[in-house]
Amino acid sequence: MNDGVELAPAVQSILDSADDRPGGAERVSVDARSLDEAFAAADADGRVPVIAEVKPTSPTTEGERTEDPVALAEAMVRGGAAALSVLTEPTHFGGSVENLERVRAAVDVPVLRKDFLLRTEHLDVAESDVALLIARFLETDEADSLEAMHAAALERGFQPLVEVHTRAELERAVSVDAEYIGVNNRDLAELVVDLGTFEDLAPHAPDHVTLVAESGIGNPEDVRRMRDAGADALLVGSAIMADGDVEANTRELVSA
Ligand SMILES: O=C(O)c1ccccc1NCC(=O)[C@H](O)[C@H](O)COP(=O)(O)O
Repeated sequence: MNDGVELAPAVQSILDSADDRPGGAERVSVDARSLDEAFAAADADGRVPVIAEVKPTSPTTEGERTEDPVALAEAMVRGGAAALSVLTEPTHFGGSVENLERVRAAVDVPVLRKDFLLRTEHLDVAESDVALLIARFLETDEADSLEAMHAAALERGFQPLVEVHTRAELERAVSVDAEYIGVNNRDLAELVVDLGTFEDLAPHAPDHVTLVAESGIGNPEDVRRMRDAGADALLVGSAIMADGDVEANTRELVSA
């Protein structure tokens, strides 16, 4: 959604390179692993449903984790992650489509493609179980509408996760009948994280929506705070990819 607020330079740069990247040559057709079943299985055995993110670096991270993404992903699953998110954005996050394909082939949990998808042909670059659609970026001149992207994702078999940060974006996500909505605690205009964002928006989401709290979740206390505010699941990157053992980092949050 284009609200006229100037984006952080790093985010504008991410969008400019996303705009330049080509789409897929052919339309994909995905046989998706169920996110609902993965979250229910986690809940049933006492794990907090966590989507653990393979995020080698980012504009707000110092340094880069250079281990094999498959080894990192397998460690996250051993640590109890219900699902995974894999960055495919190459320039600012050190991701790749190859990483996504290799990780999805190696694990049996649902995998989210984490990227900045602007047009329907960008959906055709890779298969994944879940596709992230960022509401804020889907109402600009360069991008297709959220409605078109959501419909195109469903037609291809993806489970679309619509990311919102404001009440207006949440209403837009609800208006396209999004079943999965992620509330990003990171403001992409200023790159500031505030867990209060999820707490403010969650009460306005319809009950049938699966709500994912995204970004800035750093420790078990944050996990409990987001769960108390109504998060069905959490998306966590930096805290799991931080120094140390990715399996242990995941287990600590999943067990909160
Ligand atoms: O993470 C960043 O630095 C970032 C910068 C600019 C645009 C997007 C960015 N992150 C995307 C994400 O949504 C996060 O990777 C994801 O929610 C996990 O967040 P965290 O647990 O805080 O790493």
